[in-house]
Amino acid sequence: MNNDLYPAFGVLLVDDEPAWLRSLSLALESNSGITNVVLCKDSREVMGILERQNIGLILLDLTMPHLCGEELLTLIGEQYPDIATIVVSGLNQVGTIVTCMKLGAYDYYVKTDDEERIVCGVLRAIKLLELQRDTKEMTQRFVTCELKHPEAFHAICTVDRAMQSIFAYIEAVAQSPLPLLITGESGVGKELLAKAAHDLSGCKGELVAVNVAGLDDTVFADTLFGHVRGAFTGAESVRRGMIEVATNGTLFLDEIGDLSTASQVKLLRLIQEGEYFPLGSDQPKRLKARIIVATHQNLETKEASGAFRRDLFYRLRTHHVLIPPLRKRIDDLPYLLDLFLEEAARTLGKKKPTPPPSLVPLLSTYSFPGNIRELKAMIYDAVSTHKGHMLSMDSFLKAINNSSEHPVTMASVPEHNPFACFERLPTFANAATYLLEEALTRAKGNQTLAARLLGISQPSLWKRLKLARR
Ligand SMILES: Nc1ncnc2c1ncn2[C@@H]1O[C@H](COP(=O)(O)OP(=O)(O)OP(=O)(O)O)[C@@H](O)[C@H]1O
Repeated sequence: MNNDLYPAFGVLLVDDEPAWLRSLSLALESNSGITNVVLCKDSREVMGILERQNIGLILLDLTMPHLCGEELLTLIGEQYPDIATIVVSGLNQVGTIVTCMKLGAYDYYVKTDDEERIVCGVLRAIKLLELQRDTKEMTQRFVTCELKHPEAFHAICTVDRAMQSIFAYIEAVAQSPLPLLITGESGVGKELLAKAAHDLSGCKGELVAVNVAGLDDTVFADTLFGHVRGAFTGAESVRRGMIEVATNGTLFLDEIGDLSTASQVKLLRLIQEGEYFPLGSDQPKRLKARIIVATHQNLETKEASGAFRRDLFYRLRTHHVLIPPLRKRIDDLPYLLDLFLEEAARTLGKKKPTPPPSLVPLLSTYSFPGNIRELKAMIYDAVSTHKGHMLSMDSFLKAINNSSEHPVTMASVPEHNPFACFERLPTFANAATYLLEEALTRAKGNQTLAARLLGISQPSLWKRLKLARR
């Protein structure tokens, strides 16, 4: 996002009357903050401008010397089909309007129309073009899954394919002015991803993070909007709100699922109108920061139960990524284990220990409710108490056993009865044998782990194995 100019592409105004060009560009800027405007009073220069500059939208007069508007419409339609053209003409004849629409005009306004109507039409076209550009870019990235700036994601270590597609998506939407919603369980890396999106946005300002969980509505408003002196008892000096601190940068609102209903209304108004009032002030200020929000909660469920406003939910999820939990990123577990062992050893000034072969199978039986944060903490704990060459399993076993979570394999657990599709069901004995074999394969022959996977004790597993082998 180019923060000095809006929108990211140029809006070209073509008219042979300089006074009209000036007044329209002023109206666009003062009423809607449209500042990326290029003026052209000689229609012969239009095609050259389109070749040299990144123009997305044209406001075109029809009656001009040299090349008339209709001739230009034809040329633009042939050579720049992605550029939208709105005709703004003094002519108000149905025949002319129909011809222009047939030539590919996106919209038509008469110069005597209310200025605000024209500005609103321009703003609508800009929003549509922004969405089209986002979608086009996203599709292209998804097809190739290639990253232009892999360095932006250096802090997020992963070899998982789903994570690579998320990176491609973030690259595609990083410069969009619309909000970005990041969801996923605790510790999956939502804040890291928000940082990457900010780095990629090209915003010169700061990334300002605010955890909104537990903020009552007044504190929320004061934190975000700031206040003027004397706004309330104790407000002895001016306080800059976080929105202002984040000017030309990114405002990252974490734990958005915990936002009170009253604060949801305030956030919606801020996003919709792009304006806010510091407490105690009647002078509006403009929002000049990109908004990224994150939550570990399921906003869809909260919206369905009425705990989260539907209108705000739809606004926030214009761009949305769901980061998968560690247990669903099968290949990331051994990869992150190795990385964190190295990092922990370096930080603690020790030699990198060798993990026992059964460590990955053991960790794969665990659901990691705290995700990567939890894995990292486990590894640091194990390395800090480690002596000798081979890493001990003890601290891992203790952490897993102390957790109230049930063992879950890294492979996803089916949501429906896996036998439902069987025409003929296996006998109990056969099903038990298959289950034992599968558990032993997944546990790489380790019976303690296989018993854990099946939720039975080791002696019980041993008894069943004997029975099955008879
Ligand atoms: N892929 C990863 N590679 C390296 N470190 C990671 C990765 N994902 C998360 N981490 C680390 O895990 C910890 C948690 O990350 P982060 O704060 O971004 O998660 P979160 O999803 O925002 O968590 P919460 O919902 O609890 O706020 C941090 O220490 C972060 O550095």
